[in-house]
Amino acid sequence: MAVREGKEQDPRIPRIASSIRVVPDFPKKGIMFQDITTLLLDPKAFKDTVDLFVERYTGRDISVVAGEFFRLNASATAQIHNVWTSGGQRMTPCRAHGFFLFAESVLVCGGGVRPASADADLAPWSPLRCKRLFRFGSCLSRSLSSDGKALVIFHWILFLDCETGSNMTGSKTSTKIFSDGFCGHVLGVEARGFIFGPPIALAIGAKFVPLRKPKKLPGEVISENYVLEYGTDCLEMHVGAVQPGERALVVDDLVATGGTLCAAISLLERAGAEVVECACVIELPELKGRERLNGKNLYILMESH
Ligand SMILES: O=P(O)(O)OC[C@H]1O[C@H](OP(=O)(O)OP(=O)(O)O)[C@H](O)[C@@H]1O
Ligand SMILES: Nc1ncnc2[nH]cnc12
Repeated sequence: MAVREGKEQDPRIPRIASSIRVVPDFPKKGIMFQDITTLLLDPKAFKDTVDLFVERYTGRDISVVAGEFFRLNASATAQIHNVWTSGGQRMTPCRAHGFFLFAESVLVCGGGVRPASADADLAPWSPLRCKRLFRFGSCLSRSLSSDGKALVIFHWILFLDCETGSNMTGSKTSTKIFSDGFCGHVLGVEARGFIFGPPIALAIGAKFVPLRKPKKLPGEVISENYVLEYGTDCLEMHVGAVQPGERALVVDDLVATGGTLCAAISLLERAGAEVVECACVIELPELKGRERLNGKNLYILMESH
Protein backbone atom coordinates (compact mmCIF):
# COMPACT_ATOMS: atom_id res chain seq x y z
CA MET A 1 0.00 0.00 0.00
CA ALA A 2 1.14 3.52 -0.66
CA VAL A 3 -0.05 6.77 0.76
CA ARG A 4 -1.35 9.33 -1.66
CA GLU A 5 1.52 11.22 -3.25
CA GLY A 6 2.18 14.70 -2.00
CA LYS A 7 0.28 14.02 1.18
CA GLU A 8 2.09 14.00 4.46
CA GLN A 9 1.67 10.62 6.01
CA ASP A 10 -0.23 10.36 9.24
CA PRO A 11 1.68 8.02 11.60
CA ARG A 12 -1.43 5.85 11.97
CA ILE A 13 -1.60 4.98 8.29
CA PRO A 14 1.23 2.42 7.99
CA ARG A 15 -0.42 0.15 10.54
CA ILE A 16 -3.77 0.49 8.77
CA ALA A 17 -2.17 -0.22 5.40
CA SER A 18 -0.29 -3.24 6.66
CA SER A 19 -3.46 -4.71 8.14
CA ILE A 20 -5.21 -4.85 4.75
CA ARG A 21 -4.73 -8.17 2.99
CA VAL A 22 -4.46 -8.37 -0.77
CA VAL A 23 -5.95 -11.55 -2.25
CA PRO A 24 -5.04 -12.22 -5.88
CA ASP A 25 -7.66 -13.49 -8.32
CA PHE A 26 -10.69 -12.87 -6.12
CA PRO A 27 -13.60 -12.76 -6.91
CA LYS A 28 -12.31 -13.51 -10.38
CA LYS A 29 -9.00 -13.92 -12.21
CA GLY A 30 -6.96 -10.76 -12.52
CA ILE A 31 -8.53 -8.90 -9.61
CA MET A 32 -6.24 -8.02 -6.70
CA PHE A 33 -8.85 -7.99 -3.98
CA GLN A 34 -8.26 -5.55 -1.13
CA ASP A 35 -9.55 -7.40 1.90
CA ILE A 36 -10.42 -5.11 4.79
CA THR A 37 -11.66 -7.92 7.05
CA THR A 38 -8.09 -8.25 8.30
CA LEU A 39 -8.14 -4.56 9.21
CA LEU A 40 -11.21 -5.23 11.36
CA LEU A 41 -9.23 -7.85 13.28
CA ASP A 42 -6.95 -5.12 14.57
CA PRO A 43 -9.05 -2.90 16.87
CA LYS A 44 -6.43 -0.17 16.89
CA ALA A 45 -6.13 -0.02 13.12
CA PHE A 46 -9.93 -0.07 12.79
CA LYS A 47 -10.37 2.71 15.33
CA ASP A 48 -7.59 4.78 13.76
CA THR A 49 -9.27 4.45 10.37
CA VAL A 50 -12.56 5.80 11.65
CA ASP A 51 -10.80 8.47 13.71
CA LEU A 52 -8.91 9.77 10.67
CA PHE A 53 -12.20 10.40 8.89
CA VAL A 54 -13.89 11.78 11.99
CA GLU A 55 -11.06 14.25 12.49
CA ARG A 56 -11.44 15.41 8.90
CA TYR A 57 -15.22 15.82 8.94
CA THR A 58 -15.94 17.12 12.44
CA GLY A 59 -17.24 20.68 12.42
CA ARG A 60 -17.89 20.78 8.68
CA ASP A 61 -21.65 21.08 8.91
CA ILE A 62 -22.27 17.67 7.39
CA SER A 63 -25.70 16.34 8.28
CA VAL A 64 -25.80 13.21 6.14
CA VAL A 65 -23.35 10.34 5.78
CA ALA A 66 -24.30 7.96 3.00
CA GLY A 67 -22.92 4.52 2.57
CA GLU A 68 -23.85 1.17 1.20
CA PHE A 69 -24.48 -2.04 2.96
CA PHE A 70 -26.46 -5.13 2.42
CA ARG A 71 -27.54 -7.16 5.34
CA LEU A 72 -27.69 -4.78 8.21
CA ASN A 73 -29.32 -1.53 9.18
CA ALA A 74 -27.65 1.72 10.02
CA SER A 75 -28.40 1.72 13.70
CA ALA A 76 -26.78 -1.63 14.14
CA THR A 77 -23.56 0.11 13.42
CA ALA A 78 -24.02 1.88 16.68
CA GLN A 79 -23.88 -1.54 18.21
CA ILE A 80 -20.75 -2.39 16.31
CA HIS A 81 -19.20 0.83 17.42
CA ASN A 82 -20.23 0.20 21.02
CA VAL A 83 -18.99 -3.35 21.06
CA TRP A 84 -15.81 -2.38 19.48
CA THR A 85 -15.06 0.63 21.62
CA SER A 86 -16.43 -0.52 24.96
CA GLY A 87 -15.36 -4.12 24.73
CA GLY A 88 -12.17 -3.73 22.78
CA GLN A 89 -13.22 -6.87 20.96
CA ARG A 90 -12.02 -8.06 17.64
CA MET A 91 -14.69 -8.44 15.02
CA THR A 92 -14.87 -11.11 12.39
CA PRO A 93 -17.78 -10.72 10.02
CA CYS A 94 -18.97 -14.26 9.53
CA ARG A 95 -21.37 -15.76 7.11
CA ALA A 96 -23.61 -17.26 9.74
CA HIS A 97 -26.67 -15.10 9.90
CA GLY A 98 -29.99 -14.89 11.58
CA PHE A 99 -32.83 -12.48 11.62
CA PHE A 100 -34.94 -10.61 14.04
CA LEU A 101 -38.47 -9.78 13.17
CA PHE A 102 -40.06 -7.06 15.22
CA ALA A 103 -43.82 -7.13 15.08
CA GLU A 104 -46.05 -5.58 17.71
CA SER A 105 -44.41 -6.62 20.96
CA VAL A 106 -43.40 -10.02 19.71
CA LEU A 107 -39.88 -10.67 18.70
CA VAL A 108 -39.06 -13.68 16.63
CA CYS A 109 -35.49 -14.64 16.23
CA GLY A 110 -34.25 -17.24 13.87
CA GLY A 111 -32.65 -18.17 10.62
CA GLY A 112 -29.08 -18.85 9.71
CA VAL A 113 -26.59 -20.48 11.98
CA ARG A 114 -26.37 -19.60 15.62
CA PRO A 115 -23.91 -20.95 18.12
CA ALA A 116 -25.59 -22.88 20.92
CA SER A 117 -24.52 -20.32 23.48
CA ALA A 118 -26.39 -17.64 21.57
CA ASP A 119 -29.56 -19.70 21.68
CA ALA A 120 -29.22 -19.99 25.41
CA ASP A 121 -28.96 -16.27 25.73
CA LEU A 122 -31.83 -15.50 23.41
CA ALA A 123 -34.41 -17.51 25.29
CA PRO A 124 -36.50 -16.92 27.17
CA TRP A 125 -37.23 -13.37 26.12
CA SER A 126 -38.22 -11.38 29.14
CA PRO A 127 -41.05 -8.86 28.61
CA LEU A 128 -38.61 -6.09 29.39
CA ARG A 129 -36.15 -7.30 26.84
CA CYS A 130 -38.89 -7.62 24.24
CA LYS A 131 -40.05 -4.14 25.04
CA ARG A 132 -36.57 -2.75 24.65
CA LEU A 133 -36.04 -4.57 21.42
CA PHE A 134 -39.42 -3.46 20.22
CA ARG A 135 -38.51 0.14 21.00
CA PHE A 136 -35.26 -0.37 19.18
CA GLY A 137 -37.16 -1.84 16.21
CA SER A 138 -39.72 0.94 16.27
CA CYS A 139 -37.04 3.52 16.19
CA LEU A 140 -35.38 1.84 13.23
CA SER A 141 -38.61 1.61 11.30
CA ARG A 142 -39.82 5.09 12.15
CA SER A 143 -39.32 6.46 8.69
CA LEU A 144 -41.16 3.55 7.12
CA SER A 145 -44.33 3.50 9.15
CA SER A 146 -46.52 6.06 7.46
CA ASP A 147 -49.57 5.19 9.56
CA GLY A 148 -47.51 5.02 12.73
CA LYS A 149 -48.43 1.37 13.17
CA ALA A 150 -46.66 -0.68 10.57
CA LEU A 151 -43.83 -1.73 12.73
CA VAL A 152 -42.80 -4.91 11.05
CA ILE A 153 -39.24 -4.60 10.01
CA PHE A 154 -36.85 -7.16 8.80
CA HIS A 155 -33.17 -7.18 9.51
CA TRP A 156 -30.54 -9.56 8.45
CA ILE A 157 -27.90 -9.63 11.04
CA LEU A 158 -24.64 -11.39 11.16
CA PHE A 159 -23.64 -12.73 14.49
CA LEU A 160 -20.40 -11.46 15.74
CA ASP A 161 -17.93 -14.21 15.77
CA CYS A 162 -14.64 -13.79 17.53
CA GLU A 163 -11.62 -15.58 16.23
CA THR A 164 -12.30 -18.52 18.48
CA GLY A 165 -15.68 -19.04 16.83
CA SER A 166 -17.49 -17.98 19.96
CA ASN A 167 -19.80 -15.02 20.07
CA MET A 168 -20.22 -12.22 22.53
CA THR A 169 -23.16 -13.69 24.41
CA GLY A 170 -23.02 -12.95 28.09
CA SER A 171 -20.03 -10.70 27.84
CA LYS A 172 -19.95 -7.39 29.63
CA THR A 173 -20.28 -5.65 26.33
CA SER A 174 -23.39 -7.53 25.40
CA THR A 175 -24.97 -6.73 28.75
CA LYS A 176 -24.10 -3.09 28.37
CA ILE A 177 -25.70 -2.87 24.97
CA PHE A 178 -28.83 -4.54 26.21
CA SER A 179 -29.07 -2.21 29.15
CA ASP A 180 -28.70 0.71 26.79
CA GLY A 181 -31.72 -0.56 24.91
CA PHE A 182 -29.74 -1.88 22.02
CA CYS A 183 -30.14 -5.31 20.60
CA GLY A 184 -27.40 -7.42 22.11
CA HIS A 185 -24.68 -9.71 20.99
CA VAL A 186 -25.46 -9.70 17.34
CA LEU A 187 -23.21 -7.82 15.12
CA GLY A 188 -20.84 -7.98 12.26
CA VAL A 189 -21.53 -7.23 8.66
CA GLU A 190 -21.15 -8.77 5.35
CA ALA A 191 -20.51 -5.77 3.18
CA ARG A 192 -17.98 -3.06 3.43
CA GLY A 193 -19.23 0.44 2.84
CA PHE A 194 -21.39 0.00 5.86
CA ILE A 195 -18.51 -0.68 8.20
CA PHE A 196 -16.97 2.77 8.21
CA GLY A 197 -19.84 5.15 7.43
CA PRO A 198 -22.07 4.78 10.48
CA PRO A 199 -19.38 5.16 13.18
CA ILE A 200 -18.25 8.30 11.39
CA ALA A 201 -21.83 9.57 11.21
CA LEU A 202 -22.34 8.96 14.91
CA ALA A 203 -19.09 10.69 15.80
CA ILE A 204 -19.75 13.80 13.72
CA GLY A 205 -23.45 14.00 14.63
CA ALA A 206 -24.82 13.26 11.17
CA LYS A 207 -27.53 10.82 10.17
CA PHE A 208 -26.56 7.72 8.25
CA VAL A 209 -28.37 6.94 5.03
CA PRO A 210 -27.99 3.41 3.71
CA LEU A 211 -27.63 2.93 -0.01
CA ARG A 212 -28.63 -0.61 -0.75
CA LYS A 213 -28.81 -3.14 -3.51
CA PRO A 214 -32.17 -3.50 -5.33
CA LYS A 215 -35.27 -4.74 -3.55
CA LYS A 216 -33.75 -4.50 -0.07
CA LEU A 217 -35.25 -1.22 1.07
CA PRO A 218 -38.93 -1.56 1.96
CA GLY A 219 -39.99 2.06 1.39
CA GLU A 220 -40.25 4.06 -1.82
CA VAL A 221 -36.82 4.28 -3.48
CA ILE A 222 -34.86 5.95 -6.23
CA SER A 223 -32.32 3.79 -8.09
CA GLU A 224 -29.08 4.15 -10.04
CA ASN A 225 -27.44 1.46 -12.15
CA TYR A 226 -23.65 1.39 -12.34
CA VAL A 227 -20.66 -0.61 -13.53
CA LEU A 228 -17.82 -1.64 -11.21
CA GLU A 229 -14.49 -3.45 -11.54
CA TYR A 230 -16.01 -6.90 -11.71
CA GLY A 231 -19.59 -6.47 -12.82
CA THR A 232 -22.67 -4.28 -12.89
CA ASP A 233 -25.00 -3.37 -10.07
CA CYS A 234 -27.65 -0.97 -8.87
CA LEU A 235 -27.97 1.16 -5.74
CA GLU A 236 -31.17 2.39 -4.14
CA MET A 237 -31.98 5.05 -1.56
CA HIS A 238 -35.19 5.73 0.33
CA VAL A 239 -37.17 8.70 -0.87
CA GLY A 240 -37.23 11.23 1.97
CA ALA A 241 -34.04 9.95 3.64
CA VAL A 242 -32.25 13.12 2.56
CA GLN A 243 -33.70 16.62 2.45
CA PRO A 244 -32.87 19.13 -0.31
CA GLY A 245 -29.91 21.31 0.66
CA GLU A 246 -28.45 18.89 3.20
CA ARG A 247 -24.68 18.54 3.13
CA ALA A 248 -23.71 14.94 2.56
CA LEU A 249 -20.58 12.81 2.78
CA VAL A 250 -20.35 9.52 0.87
CA VAL A 251 -18.29 6.86 2.64
CA ASP A 252 -17.05 3.56 1.25
CA ASP A 253 -14.12 1.26 1.90
CA LEU A 254 -12.64 1.46 -1.57
CA VAL A 255 -12.82 3.30 -4.88
CA ALA A 256 -11.87 1.36 -7.99
CA THR A 257 -13.63 2.41 -11.22
CA GLY A 258 -15.68 4.98 -9.31
CA GLY A 259 -18.95 3.48 -10.52
CA THR A 260 -20.28 2.97 -7.03
CA LEU A 261 -19.41 6.47 -5.85
CA CYS A 262 -20.90 7.98 -9.01
CA ALA A 263 -24.15 6.14 -8.38
CA ALA A 264 -24.16 7.29 -4.76
CA ILE A 265 -23.47 10.92 -5.71
CA SER A 266 -26.17 10.79 -8.32
CA LEU A 267 -28.77 9.44 -5.86
CA LEU A 268 -27.93 12.14 -3.34
CA GLU A 269 -27.98 14.92 -5.91
CA ARG A 270 -31.29 13.72 -7.32
CA ALA A 271 -32.65 14.10 -3.79
CA GLY A 272 -31.29 17.67 -3.71
CA ALA A 273 -28.39 17.07 -1.31
CA GLU A 274 -25.02 18.76 -1.69
CA VAL A 275 -22.28 16.13 -1.77
CA VAL A 276 -19.41 17.72 0.13
CA GLU A 277 -16.92 14.91 -0.45
CA CYS A 278 -16.45 11.18 -0.92
CA ALA A 279 -14.26 9.37 1.61
CA CYS A 280 -12.69 5.94 1.10
CA VAL A 281 -10.01 4.00 2.91
CA ILE A 282 -8.37 2.70 -0.29
CA GLU A 283 -8.04 3.99 -3.85
CA LEU A 284 -6.97 1.86 -6.81
CA PRO A 285 -5.56 4.74 -8.89
CA GLU A 286 -4.96 2.65 -12.02
CA LEU A 287 -8.71 2.34 -12.46
CA LYS A 288 -9.10 6.13 -12.56
CA GLY A 289 -12.28 6.22 -10.48
CA ARG A 290 -11.36 9.70 -9.29
CA GLU A 291 -11.76 11.04 -12.83
CA ARG A 292 -15.36 9.87 -13.00
CA LEU A 293 -16.52 11.89 -10.04
CA ASN A 294 -17.17 15.07 -12.05
CA GLY A 295 -14.80 17.14 -9.94
CA LYS A 296 -16.25 15.94 -6.65
CA ASN A 297 -13.58 15.84 -3.97
CA LEU A 298 -12.33 12.38 -3.03
CA TYR A 299 -10.46 11.86 0.23
CA ILE A 300 -8.59 8.60 0.70
CA LEU A 301 -6.23 7.22 3.31
CA MET A 302 -4.06 5.12 0.99
CA GLU A 303 -3.50 3.97 -2.56
CA SER A 304 -3.00 0.41 -3.69
CA HIS A 305 -1.07 -0.23 -6.90
O1 LIG B 1 -15.24 1.94 -7.64
P1 LIG B 1 -16.00 0.73 -8.01
O2 LIG B 1 -15.50 0.07 -9.27
O3 LIG B 1 -17.48 0.99 -8.09
O4 LIG B 1 -15.78 -0.38 -6.88
C1 LIG B 1 -15.83 -0.08 -5.54
C2 LIG B 1 -16.91 -0.84 -4.85
O5 LIG B 1 -16.68 -2.27 -4.94
C3 LIG B 1 -16.82 -2.85 -3.66
O6 LIG B 1 -18.14 -3.19 -3.35
P2 LIG B 1 -18.90 -4.44 -3.94
O7 LIG B 1 -19.88 -3.95 -4.95
O8 LIG B 1 -17.93 -5.48 -4.36
O9 LIG B 1 -19.78 -4.94 -2.73
P3 LIG B 1 -19.48 -5.46 -1.23
O10 LIG B 1 -19.26 -4.21 -0.41
O11 LIG B 1 -20.71 -6.18 -0.88
O12 LIG B 1 -18.30 -6.37 -1.21
C4 LIG B 1 -16.37 -1.75 -2.74
O13 LIG B 1 -16.85 -1.95 -1.41
C5 LIG B 1 -16.93 -0.51 -3.38
O14 LIG B 1 -18.25 -0.24 -2.98
N1 LIG C 1 -9.83 -4.83 -6.27
C1 LIG C 1 -10.84 -4.70 -5.39
N2 LIG C 1 -10.68 -5.10 -4.11
C2 LIG C 1 -11.67 -4.96 -3.22
N3 LIG C 1 -12.85 -4.43 -3.52
C3 LIG C 1 -13.05 -4.00 -4.79
N4 LIG C 1 -14.11 -3.39 -5.37
C4 LIG C 1 -13.81 -3.18 -6.65
N5 LIG C 1 -12.57 -3.59 -6.93
C5 LIG C 1 -12.08 -4.11 -5.76
